[in-house]
Amino acid sequence: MHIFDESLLAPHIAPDVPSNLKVRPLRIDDFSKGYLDLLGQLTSVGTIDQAAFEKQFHAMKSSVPNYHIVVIEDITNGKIVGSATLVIEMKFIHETGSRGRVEDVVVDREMRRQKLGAVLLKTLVSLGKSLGVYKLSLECKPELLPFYSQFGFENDCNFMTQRF
Ligand SMILES: CC(=O)SCCNC(=O)CCNC(=O)[C@H](O)C(C)(C)COP(=O)(O)OP(=O)(O)OC[C@H]1O[C@@H](n2cnc3c(N)ncnc32)[C@H](O)[C@@H]1OP(=O)(O)O
Repeated sequence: MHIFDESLLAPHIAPDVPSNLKVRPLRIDDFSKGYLDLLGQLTSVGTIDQAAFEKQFHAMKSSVPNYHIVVIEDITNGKIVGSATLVIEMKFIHETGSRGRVEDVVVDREMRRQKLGAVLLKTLVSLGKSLGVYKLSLECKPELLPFYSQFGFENDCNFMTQRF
């Protein structure tokens, strides 16, 4: 079971993917393929058992806005080695438009600098455009501005947070 329709993603997958890798939506069995370990390379994940993962998966799958979680699986060992999420946020502004937010971009540290991050970003930007968002945005550390600027993002506003 995929978190969103695989056929929606297919036309947007960047063409330069090595043959040992598969780009696809997150699947419910990715719990056992190291998906949470990969997210742990991005930030704190905490302790999530399979039941909690599956409950959240179903909630995200059935919710609007939609969670377009795209992963890269290394099919030689069944490990998830990359992931990025496009969240679609519905608005009244911009004539009931939708805004896309790119979240949780991470590539396994053993696989970095092999253009997998680029595959994820190109794929999400193309998918976002096709879904008709009026804007795509993301939040990142200053050192990643050069990375994201390659895919059309510009540094155009301040970012404020409040943590709990
Ligand atoms: C919105 C968010 O989620 S922000 C959080 C971003 N994620 C993280 O910080 C988690 C830890 N980091 C990572 O997972 C990875 O380093 C990523 C996702 C940032 C980049 O993934 P990679 O697969 O290594 O990037 P990729 O190989 O596609 O890089 C393409 C080009 O981007 C640039 N680039 C990649 N990483 C960086 C970086 N850390 N700083 C500056 N430029 C970079 C380089 O020009 C690179 O080409 P080169 O290797 O030929 O010089």
